Amino acid sequence: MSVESKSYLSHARYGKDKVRVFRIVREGSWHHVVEYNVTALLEGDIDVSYTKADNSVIVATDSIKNITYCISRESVPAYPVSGALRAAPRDTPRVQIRAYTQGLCLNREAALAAHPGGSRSGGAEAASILVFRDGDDKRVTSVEVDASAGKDKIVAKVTSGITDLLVLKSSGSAFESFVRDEYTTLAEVNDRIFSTSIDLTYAYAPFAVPAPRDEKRLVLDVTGAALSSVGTPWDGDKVAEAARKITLEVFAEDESASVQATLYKMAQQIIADNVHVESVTYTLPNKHYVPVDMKYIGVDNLTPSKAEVFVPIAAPSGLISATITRK
Ligand SMILES: O=c1[nH]c(=O)c2[nH]c(=O)[nH]c2[nH]1
Repeated sequence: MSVESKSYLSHARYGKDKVRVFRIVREGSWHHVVEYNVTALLEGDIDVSYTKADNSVIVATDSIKNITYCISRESVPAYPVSGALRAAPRDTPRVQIRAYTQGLCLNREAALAAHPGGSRSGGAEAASILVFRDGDDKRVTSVEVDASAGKDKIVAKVTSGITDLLVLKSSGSAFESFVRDEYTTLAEVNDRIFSTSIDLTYAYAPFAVPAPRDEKRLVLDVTGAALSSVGTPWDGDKVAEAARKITLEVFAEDESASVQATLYKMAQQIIADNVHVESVTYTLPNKHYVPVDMKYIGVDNLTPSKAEVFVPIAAPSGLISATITRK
């Protein structure tokens, strides 16, 4: 018996996976944004591409990706399902699109409602539209206790901070006047998307820890709050709240000239407002969003004010870091 007679193609499906799309719809100063991660798979009369090496029935996965961008530009941003349904009647009988938002993208009103004490952008007409992903950021604290000089001279060094605070703003960010040489291909922009996953640490001035009553039980809880109860002059919870609030407010409100410049302003404010903080370190990946060239459907998506569909670039990303220390 021949090889062919022993088996048959019982099911086939192909397409593009992990098509990441960022979409923005501007209504004046109001920006609706959403980020999708799309799987777009086709089924239908495609058997011969497998069984007879006949490519005439194949819509290239590259084209499927381009169609996905088009659908995202046409559909209501908040409802990826409507995009999937719109795609269905295209050329192939069955299309499966799984789209989900990459994290929880909130518009500014929703963000403020969820975090009333969080960011404030100065009213409905403010230029900055801040989005942050709810609930993913974590507070971190590291404690170094040095008891080598004896139990009466115990010194603690405490560093606290925030990691994974994912933020994005869709206006109020430019990047211009940087070095141009033979290696420069990046265009200057006076309006861009600025997104980063904030990693912040701040160090307190070292302080003396009261000698423990029971020497075997010198336990410092790794939350800043508990530390304040072992005789420190500061309240770790209050500083943590202030640091987060300053970070979000400066990020939202700064007319950013660069990630570097915004970082510096955030750090300066934390030091100015928190007397026990000695130094502040931010590490900010610059998560790039590149406008899709949509000339293939006659749409100008490259002029900054008209760009609605962007590809979020996972890697490489910029990585901007600095420590700002009290004088
Ligand atoms: O804010 C920025 N800082 C940079 O150093 C940089 N480099 C780059 O390519 N884009 C940006 N953006």
